[in-house]
Amino acid sequence: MTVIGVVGAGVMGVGVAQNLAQTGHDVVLVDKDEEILAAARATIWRNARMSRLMGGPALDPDDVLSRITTAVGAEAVAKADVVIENVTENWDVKRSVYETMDAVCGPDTIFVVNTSAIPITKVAAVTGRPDKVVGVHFMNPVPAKPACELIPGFHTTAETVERVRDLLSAMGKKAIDVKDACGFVSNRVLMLTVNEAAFLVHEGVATAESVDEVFRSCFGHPMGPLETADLIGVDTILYSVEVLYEHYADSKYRPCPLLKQMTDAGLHGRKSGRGFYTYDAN
Ligand SMILES: NC(=O)c1ccc[n+]([C@@H]2O[C@H](COP(=O)([O-])OP(=O)(O)OC[C@H]3O[C@@H](n4cnc5c(N)ncnc54)[C@H](O)[C@@H]3O)[C@@H](O)[C@H]2O)c1
Repeated sequence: MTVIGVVGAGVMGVGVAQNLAQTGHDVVLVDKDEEILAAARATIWRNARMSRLMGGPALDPDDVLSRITTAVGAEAVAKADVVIENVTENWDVKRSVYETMDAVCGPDTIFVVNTSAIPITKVAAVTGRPDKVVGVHFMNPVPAKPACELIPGFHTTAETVERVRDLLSAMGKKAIDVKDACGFVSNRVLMLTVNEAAFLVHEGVATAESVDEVFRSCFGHPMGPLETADLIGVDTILYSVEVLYEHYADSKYRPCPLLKQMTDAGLHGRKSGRGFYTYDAN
């Protein structure tokens, strides 16, 4: 039986773990402390219970949770065959997690990097197994999204790519092949849009509601860029724009000061209850 490690139990880790469990995989879900893991279990149970209402399959939440073991610290994925990493979009945090995983996991364990923008080759270089490191940019909410970007690093072998493509297929995901460039396809475009939308609010050109309404009512988008920012996490948007800015050294990625202020103030979007909009605790 294949065991999948999922490191990071935030917005993405919770979705990845649920998606794996509901498609019959055994999961070890890891984060920094027990409080975060307790919240993650509660979120997975609630989301599984609501699955049918949200357009997904009917799920037994207890059955989904029974396939997920939780543990503190990245060392807990030592026995996993594949690890999907979803920790904070911050280079120092990611690097230290990969150093730990590389030391404790067997030499055949595949590392899947879930990142908004960080190049896969850069992550792979921290490990002694760059041939077994591959990027998957999952979309949020993970169980509801039918596709993701699949990104080999410079040294990733075709065998690694195909094993992960098979795993994604078993999770119900179509993999779209993309080359390893900071931000890949999706976030080279999306992060610029969200950042510029934040500038419009920052400069007083329009309210968040008006910005989003232009995208919904005029362009027919299901969500505006600032609703999307709240769904992704305002902090994660800021970190991703910072990664793009540093990598390309191009001023078009300069982060909007409003994103910095909101991140400092704890206005992280849906996950904190307040971002560009305010949300009920659920
Ligand atoms: N939010 C999105 O819509 C989205 C979409 C695609 C990809 N991503 C990427 O996925 C990754 C995770 O994003 P997220 O939105 O889930 O972030 P998040 O802030 O919601 O969660 C990150 C989690 O990582 C945990 N963490 C930090 N250091 C850790 C460590 N040393 N060991 C174990 N856990 C640790 C944190 O406690 C937190 O629970 C990021 O790289 C992000 O860019 C996010």
